[in-house]
Amino acid sequence: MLTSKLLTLVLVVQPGRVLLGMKKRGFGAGKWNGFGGKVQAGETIEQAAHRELLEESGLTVDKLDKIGNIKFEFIGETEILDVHIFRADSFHGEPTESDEMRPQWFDCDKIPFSQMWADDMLWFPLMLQRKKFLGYFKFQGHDLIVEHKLQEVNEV
Ligand SMILES: Cc1cc(-c2ccco2)c2oc(N)nc2c1
Repeated sequence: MLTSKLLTLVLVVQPGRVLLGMKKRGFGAGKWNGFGGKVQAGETIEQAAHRELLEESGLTVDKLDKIGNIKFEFIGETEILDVHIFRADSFHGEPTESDEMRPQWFDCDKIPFSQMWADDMLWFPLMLQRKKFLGYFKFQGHDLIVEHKLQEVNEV
């Protein structure tokens, strides 16, 4: 029986650039990614997204737009990761390194996909065009996608 774990992911996007963090330890260490993590008991998914963004980047945002939902499965593991993806176009504060993440701005035409999760190169273009999407990715290990579905939607 497959159980699912709720996770959040926030991409801060400004004209021509996106803020990513280098994950320094734990799950996904060594990869650039948006900011996020687990949803705790007693908080909504959006509250968790705000909390993790602040903890990992030092930023607060007035508004998070729901832009996508991707479910990830790993061959041989029973837990599905149910990742709720948000975009913020403005923020308060200065990107600040945390124990978990080292933030850095990247030009939208120089996203370091080779140092990111393999699914990102498939849905980042949708995110940058402000499209919304639903996806499913099956990984073998942390680097190989063996199966995936990705569809644009009007509502996440
Ligand atoms: C399997 C997987 C997990 C995550 C994740 C962890 C926490 C939030 O998201 C990803 O993020 C991205 N971009 N690809 C991802 C693949």
